[in-house]
Amino acid sequence: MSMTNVERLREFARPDRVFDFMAPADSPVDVRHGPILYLEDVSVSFDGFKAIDDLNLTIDDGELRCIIGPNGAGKTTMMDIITGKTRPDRGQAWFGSRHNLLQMDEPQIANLGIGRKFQKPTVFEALSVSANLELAMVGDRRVWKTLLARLDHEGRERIDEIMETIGLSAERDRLAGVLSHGQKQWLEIGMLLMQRPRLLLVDEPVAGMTEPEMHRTAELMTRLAGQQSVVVVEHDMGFVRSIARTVTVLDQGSVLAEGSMDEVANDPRVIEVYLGGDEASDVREET
Ligand SMILES: Nc1ncnc2c1ncn2[C@@H]1O[C@H](COP(=O)(O)OP(=O)(O)OP(=O)(O)O)[C@@H](O)[C@H]1O
Repeated sequence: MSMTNVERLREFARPDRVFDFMAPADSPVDVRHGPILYLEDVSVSFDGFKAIDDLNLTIDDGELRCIIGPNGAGKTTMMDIITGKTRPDRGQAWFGSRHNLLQMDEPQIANLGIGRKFQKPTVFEALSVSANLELAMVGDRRVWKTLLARLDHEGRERIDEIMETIGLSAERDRLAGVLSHGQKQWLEIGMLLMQRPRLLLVDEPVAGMTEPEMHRTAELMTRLAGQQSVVVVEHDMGFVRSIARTVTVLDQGSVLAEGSMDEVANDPRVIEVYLGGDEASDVREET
């Protein structure tokens, strides 16, 4: 006999399997006097090679920021530092004014409200869309106790709300494994949203998507900003143009340029290191 979703949750949530990352965060993120993310003079070397070199970056609460830059510019390494996967050799990294990210480990940072979406979708293929979202909610400490007993009204409402946001309401009972690539990406974003992140880091969300999926992803990213801060790393310039307010260009581990899409696309230094190709000239012509 197959397990119901609630039984699956109970199994996942056995008291002898309580993980560290489910421990309550010590205090809320304080953005009253400043940005939600603050990186100052951050550097990290791998075998003598400076992957991140005196990087300074500030993200405001509710902002949607796009990060672009050539291969090897340090975009992934920067996200690794923010999420605690990589420790910088020096510099500062703060989440709000209260939380020093360099004194926290990966689970603590995730629990604090920094969600990361990797390029490839990782959903539970054998579970339905709604069951995937239910499981993701287990990470939310506020509903943790309730879920041990049953999924309460508030939890169901949250799942409905997220399904609406990611455009998968009509797919709620379908197995995640049969969704299109784009739908799987949206589902995984929904799973992150279930944990009520304050900052979402999204790595190349539209890679492999069809044109209509790309448009819907642009709408989704735009809608998410404001509710939470969103940092998108993406190579597709058409997509970046469609969502960007502020674009940060990374090169050789530090910020080469920052500004509106038009400003960075017409910056000679950016054109030289990044926008030299044919795709880039298309972007410039549009400006
Ligand atoms: N763990 C590591 N050990 C050694 N070198 C590394 C490590 N991680 C990253 N690097 C190097 O640091 C540089 C920055 O890499 P990173 O992956 O951050 O760039 P990126 O901007 O994300 O590139 P892409 O657009 O190709 O994903 C690269 O030269 C990479 O080879």
